[in-house]
Amino acid sequence: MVTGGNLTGILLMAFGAPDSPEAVEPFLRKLLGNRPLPEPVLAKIKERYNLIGGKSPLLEITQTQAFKLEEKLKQRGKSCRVYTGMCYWHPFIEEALAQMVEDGINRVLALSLSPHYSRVSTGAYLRQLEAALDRYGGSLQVTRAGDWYDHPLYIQALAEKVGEGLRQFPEDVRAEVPLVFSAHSVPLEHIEGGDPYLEQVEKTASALAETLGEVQWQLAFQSKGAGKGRWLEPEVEKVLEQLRDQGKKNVLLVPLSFVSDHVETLYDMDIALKEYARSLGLNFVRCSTLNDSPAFIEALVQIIEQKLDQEWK
Ligand SMILES: CC1=C(CCC(=O)O)c2cc3nc(cc4[nH]c(cc5[nH]c(cc1n2)c(C)c5CCC(=O)O)c(CCC(=O)O)c4C)C(CCC(=O)O)=C3C
Ligand SMILES: [Fe+2]
Repeated sequence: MVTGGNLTGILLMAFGAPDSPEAVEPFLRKLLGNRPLPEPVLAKIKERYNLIGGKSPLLEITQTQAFKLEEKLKQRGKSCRVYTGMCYWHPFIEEALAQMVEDGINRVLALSLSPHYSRVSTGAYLRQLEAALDRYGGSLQVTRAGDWYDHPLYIQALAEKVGEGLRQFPEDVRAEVPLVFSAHSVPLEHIEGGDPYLEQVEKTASALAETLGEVQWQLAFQSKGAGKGRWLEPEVEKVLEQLRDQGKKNVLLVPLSFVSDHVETLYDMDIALKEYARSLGLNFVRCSTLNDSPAFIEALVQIIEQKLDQEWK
């Protein structure tokens, strides 16, 4: 957006993921920092990527979101370029920032695509952004878009996906299908250390339930890591067992904390959790992820417009 000689760029920040089989190991090393990566752990993770085609679709999906967002902003008279920067794999946030400087951008609105703040996601993205700004961001004016885990249009976009998911069940059982809202687990020590992650996930869950109206739902956590210590509970597997014990036949899994498909939806949910649910005799359906759903892109447009209007009138 050009106003008074200013050129504004939007920086979409995401987790990052391997975009080829060769990238799996360096991606994991970047994520783990100085901690060791035992060979069996590496082999297990490589196998998951093999099962979903050797790489993650995260970058492509994020770039499609960026493209559609840019188009929609342009239609609204806000012509700003939208850039994509990742935390743990290319294109890194610091690389995106360097590109923005090269393109003559002088005002940056940085938005995390992880809806719920944790030190492993948004916190780490912002740290990478700060470090890059210190190195070569001299003249850049940077604003954070802030949290949007309870934005009505994001909740609306999720509710649409739940509707689509429910329509995959026969009409006469839909009203009784239990919903399991699933968020990525994180170590409890992060929560105890002050991450608002759980609180924000709970707020998204209750806002979604309120929008949906009469539904049975509960919150659970998936994709617990290999590290030691306790992680958020209950795990999705435990909730599936409880549903089986209650005599339920169906379950709809709703990914709450991911806005794109990647290994944790395509493997952890669609392969591992689906197989587990079926072994319990449950009919398992997963809601699709938001990806480039028009309702989600519209949510991003509004979050950005509100911030632009507030900051840079
Ligand atoms: C909160 C959160 C999000 C949500 C962000 C959002 O809301 O968007 C997220 C997203 C993602 N996590 C991803 C991948 C991985 N995360 C791992 C490990 C971990 N994640 C954690 C947390 C999160 N992770 C944590 C606390 C660990 C342990 C780290 C440690 O020990 O310090 C590991 C290591 C193996 C393992 O531990 O399973 C992998 C391979 C991918 C890429 C998928 C792809 O490639 O398609 C994505 C988008
Ligand atoms: Fe993760």
